[in-house]
Amino acid sequence: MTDDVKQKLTNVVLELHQNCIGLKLRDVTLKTYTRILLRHLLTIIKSPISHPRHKRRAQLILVSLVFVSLGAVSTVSYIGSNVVSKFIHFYKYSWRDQSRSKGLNLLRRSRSQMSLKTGARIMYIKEESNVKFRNDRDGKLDGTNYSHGKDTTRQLNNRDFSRNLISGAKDTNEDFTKINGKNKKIYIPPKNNDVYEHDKFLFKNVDLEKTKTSTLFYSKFLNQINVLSKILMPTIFDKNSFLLTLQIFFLVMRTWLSLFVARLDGQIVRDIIAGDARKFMIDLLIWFLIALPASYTNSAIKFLQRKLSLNFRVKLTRYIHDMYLDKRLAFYKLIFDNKASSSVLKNIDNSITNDITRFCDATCSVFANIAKPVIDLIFFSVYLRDNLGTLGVAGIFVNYFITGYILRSYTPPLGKLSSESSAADGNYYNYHVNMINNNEEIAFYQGTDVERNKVKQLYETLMDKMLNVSKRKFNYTMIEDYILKYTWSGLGYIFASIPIIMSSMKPGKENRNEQNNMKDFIVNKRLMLSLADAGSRLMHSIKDISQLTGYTNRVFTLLCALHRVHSENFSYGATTEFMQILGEENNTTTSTTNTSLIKYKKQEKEDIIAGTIQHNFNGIRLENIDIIIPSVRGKDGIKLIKKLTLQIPTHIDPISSRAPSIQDLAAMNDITMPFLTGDNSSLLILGPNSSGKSSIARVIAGIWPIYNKYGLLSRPDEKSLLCIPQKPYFSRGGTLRDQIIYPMSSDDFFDKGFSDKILVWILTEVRLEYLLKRDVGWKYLDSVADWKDVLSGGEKQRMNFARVMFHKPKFIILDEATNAISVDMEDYLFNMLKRYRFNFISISQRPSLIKYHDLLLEVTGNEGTWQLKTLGTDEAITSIDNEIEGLQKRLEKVNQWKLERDHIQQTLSVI
Ligand SMILES: Nc1ncnc2c1ncn2[C@@H]1O[C@H](COP(=O)(O)OP(=O)(O)OP(=O)(O)O)[C@@H](O)[C@H]1O
Repeated sequence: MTDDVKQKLTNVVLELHQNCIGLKLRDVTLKTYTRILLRHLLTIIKSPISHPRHKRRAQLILVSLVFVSLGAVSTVSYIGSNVVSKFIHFYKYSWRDQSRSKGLNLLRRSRSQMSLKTGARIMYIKEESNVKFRNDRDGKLDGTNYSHGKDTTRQLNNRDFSRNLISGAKDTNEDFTKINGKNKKIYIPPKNNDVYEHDKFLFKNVDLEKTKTSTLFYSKFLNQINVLSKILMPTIFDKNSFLLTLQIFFLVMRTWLSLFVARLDGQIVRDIIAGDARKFMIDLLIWFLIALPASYTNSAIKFLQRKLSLNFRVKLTRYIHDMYLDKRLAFYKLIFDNKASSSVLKNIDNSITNDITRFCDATCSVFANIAKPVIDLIFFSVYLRDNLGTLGVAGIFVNYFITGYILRSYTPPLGKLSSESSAADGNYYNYHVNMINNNEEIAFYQGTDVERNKVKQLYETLMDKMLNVSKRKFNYTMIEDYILKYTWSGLGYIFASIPIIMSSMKPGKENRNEQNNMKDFIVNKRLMLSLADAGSRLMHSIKDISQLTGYTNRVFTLLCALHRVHSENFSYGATTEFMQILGEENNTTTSTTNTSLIKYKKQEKEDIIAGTIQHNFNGIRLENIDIIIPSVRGKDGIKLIKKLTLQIPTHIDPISSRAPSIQDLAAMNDITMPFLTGDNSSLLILGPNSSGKSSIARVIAGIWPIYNKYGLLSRPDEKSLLCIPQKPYFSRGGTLRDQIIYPMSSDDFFDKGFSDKILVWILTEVRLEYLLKRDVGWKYLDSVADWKDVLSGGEKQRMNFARVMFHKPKFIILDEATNAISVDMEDYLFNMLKRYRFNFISISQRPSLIKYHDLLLEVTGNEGTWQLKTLGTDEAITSIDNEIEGLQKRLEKVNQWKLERDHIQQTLSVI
């Protein structure tokens, strides 16, 4: 570069500084340049006597410098941290690759989650689910995504690693290679029960306030949002509060930058018209500089909106999960809630997934859509007031209010419509899920036509609801477009020209500079259009708010129901309110009403659920318990069994009735010894269909309430009681191991030091060992399948016995647990239970099971009566003898019936 060019460039830079911000750089060195520049900029901004143009430019340059340096620092730190972590990773894990190449077995168990002592959980989620799986046996290289696949033969998951480590098996046939298989660590804070108890009051209070019915800005909506905001942002120091503040900061920043751009735009037009090349170049340079923070701000606003929406979703979902899935069994009890028939609860899966997402997205977008124009309106109107005068700005706002009023009166009830559409969506989706779950049954029944009609009907309803939303929006969008796009722009031109017309009318100002007029017009027009845009966005958000009310209401209904059901005093749907209504209805229709009203009012004062439960009892004891179907009628509901009293074992040491802790888990690997010591006892519950046999199990398990005041249930601690339901349950997407050890997780299984050896032994005991022959070694334990469909009816029931053998509870309740099993296998399984000294209650309709039990409870199904007999006593033997006698009498009649049949057939052939 020649000296001449160098000199010219230096001059340009010096002139730029001099003209732009009045900074003389003659004697400044490169070292001191930044310090001097910053000091100069600050001096100009602070000084009241500095030139306004210089002041503006200084502000702009300073903001740009801050943004550029922030961007540079964050980029450098991001790159730096990445490089450092790569180095650490390289040094820390490179030995793995080396050892793998030497053929060492380094497969390690990696857990999917971990519980900390504080109650918090740490979960590991695979960031990249593409896993390469090489099977040397057939020499294939298969890049399959195993994360969600329903692979019945093999799935690469944590269990593969664990099995190899624990059993010590050296698997030389297989080699697993993770491609970018990073695990992301997620920290889930412990559940704070106090928060839920506190929130129950908040939800109850708002739920009871059913006063106003307007759709926009009515107190119910604001109250709901207010309560929900306490979940989304519990404190002002919360991460979400910080994100929200940051978003507001960027919104203000954006408006400020827009103002700057508007003025710059006017200046550039003026420079062009005036033919001032130097000023034009300077303004253009500023234009490009301002573009940097402006684009950064815009994308930051969008990013923050998305991030906030996701954070809200995480908070709400975790809040719901903690209530929905805990020991109080809200997921089961929800069916008894008095609002169980509402679409929100009927399709609770849809509510927890879709409604929460929609609500979070809508909240964040409504906030951005309102905050943006409001900030714009404040800033622009302050600026425009200088240009247009108070009257002009007042005119604009009058215009806004009129428009708002017109649009408001044409707004369709979008909240209600979108809520209906969401419900229809849930119904359609759920029906499909139900069909997939019961595909075999439907196929057997040849029920395709019925199912297709139902699916069609649900789909048409969904389409109708969606179309209805669009139809209702049509007129509104037309009016909205006409007013906001065209009328407002027209008015914008009028308002923008006001100052020019006014100044031209003033005497002595005729020769006002044309360029300045042009500049003012451009600035005013731009601001007016921005103002119109801000106003129209505000008007558009009327529609969004209306939609948000719908989502808020659905989410709020869901949370209210969850709080009701999760409450310790959940009344299983029996509300005092309903009872009152019931009482009043009776009052008008029948003459015996006053008594019922008094009865209900009395019940209102008493606890609806008045029974007592004693925990940690060394047995199962029911005393005077009425088995009542939970319903809105509470204790006046259908009584299946009256004043049931029984106990197993029959003799319990009264001094130490508290149960000892469950057997030492470490001893469980000692598989040659019987598990339990002491007496075993057994009770058989016999009775006709629907007589309430399973309901007894429900009460013992604590999932149905004891309504009557004098009812007392004494039950063992949770771990000592295992209830086997009538319908076998198999967890979805689990391995065979997961099914045997259910309800224990496989992480716990390995943590507690169990090995597959015990499972193999258990499968042999329940005669299911042949399943393991379906794969080499014990690999079948790792296979993932839809076990509900894979296992036969008898296999499923034997799997229940495998669960019993694994958990070794002291007490078992078996509800029709052997009705799909052959007689010889049934005999074997009951003898097995006796051999291992379990205490069990079996529910059945088959008297043939009597021989395996010590006690018999016969439920008659007749007015709730029952009989308890000790088997082996004279009374029981007489009862069995009576039954045998009855059967023999019926058998004697067989020949007579045959003769009658032959006679009828003969008569028919003659006809
Ligand atoms: N969640 C419920 N809501 C309403 N009614 C119920 C509910 N669960 C059970 N019932 C009713 O309670 C009655 C007794 O049911 P339960 O399951 O105890 O009968 P069961 O004696 O075990 O009959 P089965 O031998 O047919 O299994 C039935 O009439 C049933 O319809």
